[in-house]
Amino acid sequence: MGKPQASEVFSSFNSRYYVKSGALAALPNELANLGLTGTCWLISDTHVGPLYAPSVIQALENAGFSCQRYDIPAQEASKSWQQAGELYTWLLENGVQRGDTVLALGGGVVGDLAGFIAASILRGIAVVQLPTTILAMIDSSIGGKTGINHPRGKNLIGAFHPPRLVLIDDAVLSSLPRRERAAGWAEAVKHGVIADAALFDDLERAGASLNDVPANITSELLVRSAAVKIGVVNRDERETGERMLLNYGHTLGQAVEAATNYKRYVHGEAVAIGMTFAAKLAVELGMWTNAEAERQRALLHALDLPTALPRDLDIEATLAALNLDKKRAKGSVRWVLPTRIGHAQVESHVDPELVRKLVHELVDQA
Ligand SMILES: NC(=O)c1ccc[n+]([C@@H]2O[C@H](COP(=O)([O-])OP(=O)(O)OC[C@H]3O[C@@H](n4cnc5c(N)ncnc54)[C@H](O)[C@@H]3O)[C@@H](O)[C@H]2O)c1
Ligand SMILES: O=C(O)C(=O)C[C@@H](O)[C@H](O)[C@H](O)COP(=O)(O)O
Ligand SMILES: [Zn+2]
Repeated sequence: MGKPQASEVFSSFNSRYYVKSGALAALPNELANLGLTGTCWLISDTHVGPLYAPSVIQALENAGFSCQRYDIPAQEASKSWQQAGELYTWLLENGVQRGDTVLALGGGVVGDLAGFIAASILRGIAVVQLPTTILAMIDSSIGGKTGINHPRGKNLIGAFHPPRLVLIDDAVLSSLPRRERAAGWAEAVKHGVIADAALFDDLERAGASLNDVPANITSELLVRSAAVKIGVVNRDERETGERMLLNYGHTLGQAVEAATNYKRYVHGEAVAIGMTFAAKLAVELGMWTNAEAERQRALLHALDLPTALPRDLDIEATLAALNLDKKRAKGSVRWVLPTRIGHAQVESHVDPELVRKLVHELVDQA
């Protein structure tokens, strides 16, 4: 396959992935083509809903669709049982039926929660992902992982529920805050490190300019990054092997998110810290060169992403959260570790005392 173009359409299982500036206007046609003609239940958040839901709903209604809308609070804390319960009640009180469709218009928080609602209401109805962050466009809208957090840890309750369609209108990125742009690129760096050295090189070349709005090269790099994820989930939908690589940086990253109550870092920032840690671990174990690990750190730094742990972090709570990682097997944490830029592997036998020592060393000394 050559370099994917910005408007290329990919297939992932039963999902179509479609990216084009202005693509949201094509939603009614795309739904009709898929036979999704029931009521559209549009779930968005309090930032994105007011900006983009009215025009999406207008276009759907003009095409004869019936549409209802619910905006959840724009925060990671919305991935909760309580918020899920409110959405179930809204859907049931308003007469949701099996032939209906949930439209997830927003970032990964909306996508994960709305996807989980669609996976479980009436034992499952269709979901269409309309991602509005870089992170959601290249990562969370693809591959069907949906879910909510539990007080004990991140994404611990969920289901695989692939979207019927992922429709990406990169024009919406003009309103995305800079911090969220950087956080999204963290997952693209992940894709480069684990599977695509040329993507990593091009991200490195673009550097800090990726955070500018809008960047010319954004669409191409978005599509190339999404292509990495689509390839992996097409080969291993249920995470029995290769898909675990997509968790690079998440073992410590998600533990940091949980230990800081999901308030201090946005997901991509926590992943940046987690990748820096995994790199340090890989170097310490002699699996990766210090020079390549430093290239990764420099790229994350150029993107204004954190690469150290905060001094006031509760390290014991963070280490305890590691023990709920979903990749654990036979009682041990499995780490995704790079061996060269473009390649990583899962490592099961890492000494927890080494992890503890390196976690302490990653604490910000400044
Ligand atoms: N399912 C998966 O495979 C997967 C993959 C990666 C991450 N995730 C999950 O995704 C979540 C993070 O997603 P995220 O980074 O998109 O964060 P997010 O959904 O919290 O969105 C970030 C912020 O940007 C705002 N926003 C979104 N789009 C906007 C736009 N176009 N203009 C203006 N504001 C906009 C949102 O309201 C929010 O305040 C985490 O919960 C993470 O666990 C899931
Ligand atoms: O799709 C995957 O697989 C990933 O691991 C992508 C990650 O970026 C994402 O954060 C995912 O939600 C993590 O999954 P989890 O199973 O570790 O909760
Ligand atoms: Zn992630």
